[in-house]
Amino acid sequence: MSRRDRLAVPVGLAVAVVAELCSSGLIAYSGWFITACAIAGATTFSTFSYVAPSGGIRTLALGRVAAGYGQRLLLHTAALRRVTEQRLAYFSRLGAMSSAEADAWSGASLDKAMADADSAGMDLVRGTGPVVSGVGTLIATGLAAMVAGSPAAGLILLGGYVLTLTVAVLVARAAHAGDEEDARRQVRTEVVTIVDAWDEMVSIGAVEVLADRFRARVARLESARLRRRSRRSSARALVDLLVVGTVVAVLAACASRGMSGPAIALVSLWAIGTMSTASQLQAGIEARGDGAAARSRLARTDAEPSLVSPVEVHVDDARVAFDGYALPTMPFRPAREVRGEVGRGDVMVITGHSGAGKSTLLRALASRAEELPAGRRPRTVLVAADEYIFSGTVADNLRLGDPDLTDKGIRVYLESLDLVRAGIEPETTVGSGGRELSGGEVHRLAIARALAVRPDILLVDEPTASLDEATGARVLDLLRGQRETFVLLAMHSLPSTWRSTPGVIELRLD
Ligand SMILES: Nc1ncnc2c1ncn2[C@@H]1O[C@H](COP(=O)(O)OP(=O)(O)OP(=O)(O)O)[C@@H](O)[C@H]1O
Repeated sequence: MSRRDRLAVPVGLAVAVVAELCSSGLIAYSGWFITACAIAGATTFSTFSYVAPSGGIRTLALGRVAAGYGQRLLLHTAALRRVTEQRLAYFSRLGAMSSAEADAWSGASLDKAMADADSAGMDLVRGTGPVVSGVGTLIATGLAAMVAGSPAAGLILLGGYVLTLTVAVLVARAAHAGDEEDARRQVRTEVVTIVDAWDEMVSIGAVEVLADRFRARVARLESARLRRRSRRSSARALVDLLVVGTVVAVLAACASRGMSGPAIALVSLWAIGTMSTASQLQAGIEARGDGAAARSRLARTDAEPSLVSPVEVHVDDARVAFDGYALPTMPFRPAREVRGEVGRGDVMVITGHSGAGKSTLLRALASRAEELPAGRRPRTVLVAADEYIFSGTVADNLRLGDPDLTDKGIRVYLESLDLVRAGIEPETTVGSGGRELSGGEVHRLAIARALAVRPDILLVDEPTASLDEATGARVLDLLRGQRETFVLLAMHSLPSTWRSTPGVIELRLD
């Protein structure tokens, strides 16, 4: 908790209690005033003075507005600060993760983490605020009723409140939205997947099957929603019944003590005002539970255990060596361990069948190299086969690699990868995710972006994928010419032009 919050939060909570007391006090005092006025009006020689009560009512009304505004200002500001702190803490933890754990960077995981940061921060407003003001009001009202002349009324109010609250919390737990959230998540995922794969699904004629599946998911969501709504309304009816029962019992206790009409109006209306905070308090308790669960999810740092074996990587000025990497048994090969070594300016080509484990080895090497101690950590860049290009221009994408690149410098990269000939210039827009470019162009742009980083270790998956032979050869020449870099490529086979070429090492995974 920041220093500012240490003061703002308790003051905000105290002001919230004052706002709630003013609110129920206003209802009660108004009821007393109206009843007293009616009695005074019906009495011929009444000495009833309207001045003090009307002043009191105005004071309570002003107090309610001012305290309501003050508590919102203090608690909302502190809650927003907490949301920001939670988000920053999450991003700094993410920044420290290796790329093997980078699932946490996926859109769905980020969405979930941001929603958790909101619940964790805002539970001050949605949970702690209502809980503290509800309990504070209850205690103050119960004590006031006891002091005002009816200890029985005070005790009935406290007992009725606790009973109502317990029932409300138990019923809310039973009506928990687990099913509905699960069904909603499935519908959301389905929509995203359908939109993404729409063209492909149309072309294979799977639209009807998808539509049926989608309808079934929506129906499941609808029935979960209806179930929850009906549980909720029965819960509400039960809570209302308990509220009415408690107020009637309070009234009876007051009447049996022979209290005056205005005093009965005061106590019973105050009791109604206090009892009405029970459902608010129940929502507050739930919000606090959600906030605590969200905080513990955010604090969890353990990544899914990887099925892939670790690899030992050693890097010095002259070479990158790795050892002890276990390849699993495949129909085309027994299980075995691989090791390799590549010198600066040399190229290692990892070859093998589809599914031999080439891409996985590249990813394992990239993540291990990132974990080396800071002083020895080489600049490592992995270009995956399905690399992401950000919307904007070609220059925007290359400047992610080197923010200081000039248009002239960018053009050099584009020319060396044969992209200028395809009409691609620094200012060319690429569309969302690079959709306005061909597959081969996206891949070459990703290679250009990686080269712009001037990496010590460059790992490229399928450098010639989606390229014709001549363009593929040009890209390979460019990679081969990186004299200051350890280059590792994953390809199905060694390019024929590289057979027995000095400085080219083949590592076969078959
Ligand atoms: N060392 C390993 N230990 C356990 N599983 C592995 C290992 N290497 C690869 N796999 C598994 O084998 C499958 C294929 O791996 P990978 O994608 O790396 O193969 P690939 O050779 O790059 O295939 P492709 O040429 O089709 O892209 C994946 O499911 C991967 O999780």
